[in-house]
Amino acid sequence: MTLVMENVSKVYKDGPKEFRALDNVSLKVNPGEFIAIIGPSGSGKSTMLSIAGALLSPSSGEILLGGENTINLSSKQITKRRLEKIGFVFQAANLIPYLKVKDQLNVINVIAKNKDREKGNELLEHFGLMHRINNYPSDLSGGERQRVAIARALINDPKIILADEPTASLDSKRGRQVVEMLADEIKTRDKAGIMVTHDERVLDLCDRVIEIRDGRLEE
Ligand SMILES: Nc1ncnc2c1ncn2[C@@H]1O[C@H](COP(=O)(O)OP(=O)(O)OP(=O)(O)O)[C@@H](O)[C@H]1O
Repeated sequence: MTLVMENVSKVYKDGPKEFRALDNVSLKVNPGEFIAIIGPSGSGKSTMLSIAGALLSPSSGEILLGGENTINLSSKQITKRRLEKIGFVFQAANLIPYLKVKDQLNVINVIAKNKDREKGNELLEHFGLMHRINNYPSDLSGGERQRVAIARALINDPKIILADEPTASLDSKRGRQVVEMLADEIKTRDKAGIMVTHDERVLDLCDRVIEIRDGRLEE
C-alpha cells in the first residue's frame, strides 16, 4: 500500500480572493517509509496532510491510496476508505473525555464493525497502557494520552499513518518516545507514514525530510 499525491494544488477561495495553499505538489510514500514534513507556519503542511488523508479534496491533482484513485469516489466511499486504510494522530490526542481508555479503542471497533475485540488489548499492552484501561483521559499524562491516540489510530491496522504535530504537547523525552513508537510501527508492519512536525529533534527517526515553503515541496 502506497500513498501517492500527484500534481496536487489547493486553492482556498474567500469571496473574490483566491489563495493557493498548495502548488503542484507530488509525493510518493512507500510501505515502511516514514516521511517528515517541515516548514514555516502557513506554508501548507496541514492542508497537505488533510488532502493526503482524504479529509479535504484538492482543487486539482490526484490522490492514490494503495493504487486506488480517490477522485471519483463518493463521499461515502471515501469515508469507508479512510476508516479502513488511514490512521490519524493529531496534535492534541483528541480523546473522547467521557470514555475510559479501553472504550476509546472499542468505539472504533463498533464503527468499523470489527469482530476481533482482542486487538485493542494487544495494542494497549504493546504501548504499556494496561494499568490505565479503566481511567478517563483526564487521569492520564500527556504522553499516555498520545499513546492511547496512537493505539486508537492503529486499531484498524491502517496501512497509512498520518500524524499532525504528534509531539506538540509533550516534553522532548516523551515526544521522542511517541515518534519512536510511530517509526517502529511503520517499519515493522510496513506502513506508509507522514508526520508534520516543528520538532527538529525527532527528524533523525524519519527516512526523508521534506520542506514545504509557500505551498511547494523542497527536499
Ligand atoms: N479554509 C481556509 N480558507 C482560506 N485559507 C486557508 C484555509 N485553510 C488554510 N488556509 C490558508 O492556507 C495557508 C496554509 O495553511 P495550513 O494550515 O496548511 O498551513 P500550516 O503549514 O499547517 O501552518 P501551521 O504550521 O501554522 O499549522 C495559510 O496561509 C492559511 O491561512
